[in-house]
Amino acid sequence: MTDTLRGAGLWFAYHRDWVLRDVSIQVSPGEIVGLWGPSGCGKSTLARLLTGRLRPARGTVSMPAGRGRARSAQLVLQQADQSVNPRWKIGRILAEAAPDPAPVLDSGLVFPDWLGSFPHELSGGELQRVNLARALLCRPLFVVADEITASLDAITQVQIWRIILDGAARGDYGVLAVSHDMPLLDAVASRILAMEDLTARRGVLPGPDVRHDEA
Ligand SMILES: Nc1ncnc2c1ncn2[C@@H]1O[C@H](COP(=O)(O)OP(=O)(O)OP(=O)(O)O)[C@@H](O)[C@H]1O
Repeated sequence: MTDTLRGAGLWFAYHRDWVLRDVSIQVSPGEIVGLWGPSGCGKSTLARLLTGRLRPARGTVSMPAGRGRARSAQLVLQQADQSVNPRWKIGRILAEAAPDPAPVLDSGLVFPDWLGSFPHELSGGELQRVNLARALLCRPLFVVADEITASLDAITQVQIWRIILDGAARGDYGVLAVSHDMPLLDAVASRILAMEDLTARRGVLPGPDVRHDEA
C-alpha cells in the first residue's frame, strides 16, 4: 500500500496531440510541492490525471487509500463558480463532502452566515474558500491546488494559502501547488518542479493509439 501520490510514465493526448509524454512525479505525505510551467504545457492535465479526473493513455497513477469514501487526492480548481452547483446553498454543497462543517468553520475558512447563501451571493474569493473547504472536508491526504488563487487579490491569496499551509504543517495532507506564478510557488512550496523536467522523452512523435479518456 502506497503512502505517496505518484504518477509514473504518464502519457496523455487530447484528440491526436500528446500533451504529456512519459511524465513522472511524486509527492510524499505532508510535502508541499510546486508544479511550475508556462501556459499550455500540461499542468492542469497532469493535475487531473493525478486526482483521477482523467485516465492516462499509458502509465500509472497511484495514491493512498482515502480516509473516507472520497478519493485521497482532492483537486481544487481556479474556477470555483464552475466547481459548485449554482442551485445549491453553501451548506448543502459542504454537506455533500461531510455532514458536519465544523472543521472549516473553526479554521475560519468558511463563515457561518455563508451557509444559507447561494454561490452567486458570494464573492469570487469567498466562493474559492468554499470550494477549498469542500475538498478539505473530504479529509484528503493530498490537495492538488490548480491555480486556485490566480484570479484573487493579494490579501485573499495570502488568507487562503495560510489556511492550506496550516493544515499541511499539522501533517493533515501533502500539497501539489500548480501555478505559472514562480514567486507564489517560492513562497509556499518546499520543492518546485518544472514540467519540462518531468518529461523523460522530448520530441517523440505521437504514436497511433492516442486516446482521450474521461475518468
Ligand atoms: N479538453 C481539451 N480538449 C482539447 N485540448 C485540450 C483540452 N484541455 C487542454 N487542452 C490542450 O492541452 C494542452 C495543455 O493544457 P493544460 O490546461 O493542461 O495546460 P496548462 O499548463 O495547465 O495551461 P494553463 O497554465 O494555461 O492553465 C493545451 O495545448 C490545451 O490547449
